[in-house]
Amino acid sequence: MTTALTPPAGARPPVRHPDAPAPGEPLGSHYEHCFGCGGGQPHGLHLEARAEEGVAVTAEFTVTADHQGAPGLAHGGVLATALDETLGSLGWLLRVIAVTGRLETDFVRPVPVGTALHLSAEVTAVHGRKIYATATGRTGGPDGPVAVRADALFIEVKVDHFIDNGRPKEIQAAMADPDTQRRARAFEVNP
Ligand SMILES: CCCCCCCCCC(=O)SCCNC(=O)CCNC(=O)[C@H](O)C(C)(C)COP(=O)(O)OP(=O)(O)OC[C@H]1O[C@@H](n2cnc3c(N)ncnc32)[C@H](O)[C@@H]1OP(=O)(O)O
Repeated sequence: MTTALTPPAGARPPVRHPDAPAPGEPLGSHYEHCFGCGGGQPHGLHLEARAEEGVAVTAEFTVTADHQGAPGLAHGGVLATALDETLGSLGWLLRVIAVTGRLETDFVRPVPVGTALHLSAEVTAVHGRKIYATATGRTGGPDGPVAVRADALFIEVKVDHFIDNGRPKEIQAAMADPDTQRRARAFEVNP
């Protein structure tokens, strides 16, 4: 792990938000057009995450023929996306808006098409705006062999990060969503 991913002295353990979803509760998609979890992405990962105890989540996604790099094997970038998406969903348990600053990935075993990848992620420490987290993806079941793992640094941002940088068309559509929960979660804003 690089120095940038090692929590500094003074970092604190993460605090689960009192209104975080109960352990076992599905998190649902935060945005219909998210490549990681959205239902409106035909070739997306359709990753499904749920809350766990503490500041942790578990998730699954099944590698399809649309996710290949080498013949019959998952593309490494797709696997990194699955890790990133799982890690990103931790923000909903902290109720902070955060984006990936750094993602360091180990590809341990090839992952064939048709494999269900079982992911787990947890926040390990928080220091100011910096959120340190780690994730693992296993095959064959939640206790199966590790295929991929990642350490990450997420940086807390204001909602302006998306308003200022996103394309107006999609921003306006997300903000016009009559479902207040989904509208908040499109940007992971505390509702
Ligand atoms: C929330 C919505 C839904 C999310 C869920 C699903 C998606 C999954 C997550 C994603 O994929 S998010 C999309 C991919 N990420 C991005 O597009 C982020 C692009 N980068 C940025 O916008 C900025 O670089 C960033 C907001 C991350 C930081 O810029 P800032 O100007 O706000 O902060 P600054 O550069 O001052 O850095 C703050 C601290 O973080 C540190 N830092 C920032 N980027 C770093 C980095 N890459 N590596 C190591 N440290 C980093 C930086 O050194 C500093 O440390 P100190 O406070 O100790 O001085």
